[in-house]
Amino acid sequence: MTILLALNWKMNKTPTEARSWAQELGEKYAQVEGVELAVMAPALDLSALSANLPAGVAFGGQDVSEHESGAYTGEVSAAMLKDAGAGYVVVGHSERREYHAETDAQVAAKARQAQKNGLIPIVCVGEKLEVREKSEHVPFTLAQLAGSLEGVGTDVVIAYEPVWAIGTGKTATADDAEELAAAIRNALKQQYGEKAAGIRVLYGGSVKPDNIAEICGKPNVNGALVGGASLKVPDVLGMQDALK
Ligand SMILES: O=C(CO)COP(=O)(O)O
Repeated sequence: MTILLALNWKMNKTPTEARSWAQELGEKYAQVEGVELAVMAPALDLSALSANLPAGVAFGGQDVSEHESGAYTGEVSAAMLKDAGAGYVVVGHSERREYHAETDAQVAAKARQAQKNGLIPIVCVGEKLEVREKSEHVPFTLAQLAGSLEGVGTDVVIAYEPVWAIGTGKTATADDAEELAAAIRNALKQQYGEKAAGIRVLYGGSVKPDNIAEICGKPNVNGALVGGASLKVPDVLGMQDALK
């Protein structure tokens, strides 16, 4: 299974900045065998990415409507993302769960809608600090996963992102990441049977060039969902190099 390095820009970069970033990547990029890059960008940046990213680098959205089309002002549909060339879309990021009160049921509906339109959803799960402090992080995360995968098919990526490690500089240890990745893999086996072995489970939370190799070296971790370190091309190339 190839490692997926999914770069979540969050609410950063205008279309002009996205174009410069993609062109800079194009000048310096060489594909690393076994590593796939995907840029998860604001919807307005996708056409700049489509026109300027080097061949072989995928891109996608950071959220998608659970509805097909119609009177949902401000929303972006899966068909729009697909038509713009997206291959992936992040659903259920903790920032959307927290600031937009997204529920597991909505996350699952978004993931189903993405799949229906030929996009691969990257379904995010993970606990807050108070849950970890009570040592309830495994059952909490697995319950969130079950709700977020209701009716969702196997063409999916899971991202375990402990909320306390996002943007804080506090990284879970590689063993923490593996503990949850293994538990998630087990849950996927129960839901999907043998096909679970082919589903990528990513870790996210303060991943950088100097810690990515150890984290992605764990048997059940198949890549990373990266925030801060995705904004500068040299950091992205540094992460890719670390995976060689
Ligand atoms: O939320 C994240 C990626 O989706 C992680 O963000 P950071 O890498 O900035 O901690």
